[in-house]
Amino acid sequence: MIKLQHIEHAFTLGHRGRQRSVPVLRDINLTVGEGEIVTLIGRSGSGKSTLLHVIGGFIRPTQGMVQIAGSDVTSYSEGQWADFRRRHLGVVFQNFQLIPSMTAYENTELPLVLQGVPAHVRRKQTMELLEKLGIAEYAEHYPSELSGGQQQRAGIARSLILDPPILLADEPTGSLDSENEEQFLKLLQSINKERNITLLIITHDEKVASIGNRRLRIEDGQLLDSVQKTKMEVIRS
Ligand SMILES: Nc1ncnc2c1ncn2[C@@H]1O[C@H](COP(=O)(O)OP(=O)(O)OP(=O)(O)O)[C@@H](O)[C@H]1O
Repeated sequence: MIKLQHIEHAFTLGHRGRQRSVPVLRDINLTVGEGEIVTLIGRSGSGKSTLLHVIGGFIRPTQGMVQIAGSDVTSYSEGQWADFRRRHLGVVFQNFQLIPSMTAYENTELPLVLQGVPAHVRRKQTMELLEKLGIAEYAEHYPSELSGGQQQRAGIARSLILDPPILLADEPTGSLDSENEEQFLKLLQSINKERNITLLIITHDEKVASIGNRRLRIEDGQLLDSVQKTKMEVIRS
C-alpha cells in the first residue's frame, strides 16, 4: 500500500554562492500493508516529519521512489498530488490546522464542499462522523471554543470525511493530556478496525508508539529497527 525505496532527502540551506546541503533522510526502505498500524518513533530532529511530508507529497525526496496504492507518485506535480491526496490520504497535523473562522461542523464538511457533494449528503455524512468521534454536540463551536482533545477530534474528522484508505498522523497527541491521549489512541485503534484504514503515526512518545502492530525507529535520518508485535499482543491491545 505504501512503499518507499531508497529514499534520501537533503535540505539546501544558505544563500546563493554559500549554499550547503544537509542530509535528513538516508536510504529509507519501508513497506506498509493495508490495514496496518505502523508507528515511527524518533527524537526531535531525527527526520520523522520530513519522512511523513515525503509520504504525503508535501516534500519531493532528493532521491528514491514513493509508491502509494500501486501508483508511483514520486514525480507528481502539486496538482496531481492534491488530487491523489483527496482520494487516498488523510493527514492529521500536530496543530490540527482547523480554520479558526469555521465551526467544527464547517471544518469537517469542507472537503465535501470542495468536492461538490450536495448539501443534504454533506449534512448526513458530517453529522454521522462527528457523532462517531463524540463531538456532535460541539458541531457549532469554533476551534477557540473547543478543548484540545475536541479540536483534535475535529481535525481527525476532517481528515476522515472523504473516507481515505490511509491516514498519516504527525504527533497526533502532542498537545493532549494523558487522559485525552489514551482516549484518542483508542479512537485511532477503533477507526483502524472499523474501516481497515492504514495508519502511519509519527511520535516521540513510547505510549503512542506502542499502539503500532509494527514499531519503527528513526535515528539521524535512518530507519533502524522494527519491532513486530506478536499476535497475542495485537489481540490484547
Ligand atoms: N525546511 C527545512 N529546511 C531546512 N532544514 C530543515 C527543514 N525542515 C526540517 N529541517 C531539518 O531537518 C531535520 C529533521 O527535521 P524533522 O522536522 O523531520 O524532525 P522531527 O524528527 O520531525 O523533529 P520534531 O520531533 O522536533 O518535530 C532537523 O535537523 C531540521 O532542522
